Amino acid sequence: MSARFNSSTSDGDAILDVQGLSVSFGALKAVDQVSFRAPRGKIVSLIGPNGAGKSTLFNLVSGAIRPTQGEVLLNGERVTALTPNQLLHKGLSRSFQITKLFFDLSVIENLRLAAQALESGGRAFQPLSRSVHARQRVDELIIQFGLEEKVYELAGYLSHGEQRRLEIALAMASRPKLLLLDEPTQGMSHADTLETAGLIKSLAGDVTVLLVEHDVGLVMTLSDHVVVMTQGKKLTEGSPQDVRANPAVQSAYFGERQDA
Ligand SMILES: Nc1ncnc2c1ncn2[C@@H]1O[C@H](COP(=O)(O)OP(=O)(O)OP(=O)(O)O)[C@@H](O)[C@H]1O
Repeated sequence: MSARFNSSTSDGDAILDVQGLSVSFGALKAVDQVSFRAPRGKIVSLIGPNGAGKSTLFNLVSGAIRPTQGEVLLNGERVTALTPNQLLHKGLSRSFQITKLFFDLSVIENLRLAAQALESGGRAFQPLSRSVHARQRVDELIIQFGLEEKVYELAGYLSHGEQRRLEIALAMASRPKLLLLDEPTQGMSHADTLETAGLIKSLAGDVTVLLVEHDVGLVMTLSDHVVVMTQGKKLTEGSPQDVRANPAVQSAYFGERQDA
């Protein structure tokens, strides 16, 4: 595991700087004055009980919804009002809790569309053979994500674990600097979860990963830094060890004291 850091003081190399984000749905403060930073190349996880506001915070960071208060800085640049597509061009990409694959297209066609999404105008829809950069990227992703045997298979026929991994590959197609993963191992077998965890670990370094994940064991193994939310607010943040040992986290998140 990489060196510890204190996100409240290490402002030197934070790729993502979330400052006092808030949003309400009617009377409900779904996200309430939440601040944290994600240092470059690290894996940062958001955890918290159901309804804590993790997905809403994700939606705020990724531009899917607008905050009523607060700012999001990406590489030091204010990006709070940008759309997901504008953020993609600035290096922020996300995968979704609910799959966004084209089930009737093959693996390579799904990858091609993702790799060409950043290309301007009609070029996004031209044959892959005419787009050298996209073709190279698709070839890289097939190898990196171990999809060599599945290239021409329809995405709808892949196993659940393979579909979830393909989703991460699609999110990586644009060579993002910040990758948001929303429950990437949801519904996976234990073996698929371990494989996906290894994959996520291997991505970090080149890319910073912000993860929402319910599997606390996985979070503690994978993360460099953990942000704990409850009832829309940040309860605490720190290294996995510090968070696990925090009595407030144990009672709010785990429900009862656990032996670390
Ligand atoms: N579009 C919406 N309209 C109204 N209320 C919403 C909306 N989205 C989320 N909420 C509410 O905001 C609160 C936070 O929801 P959110 O989905 O962000 O929590 P979460 O921590 O991701 O939960 P889970 O772990 O169950 O996915 C919940 O009370 C939820 O019901």
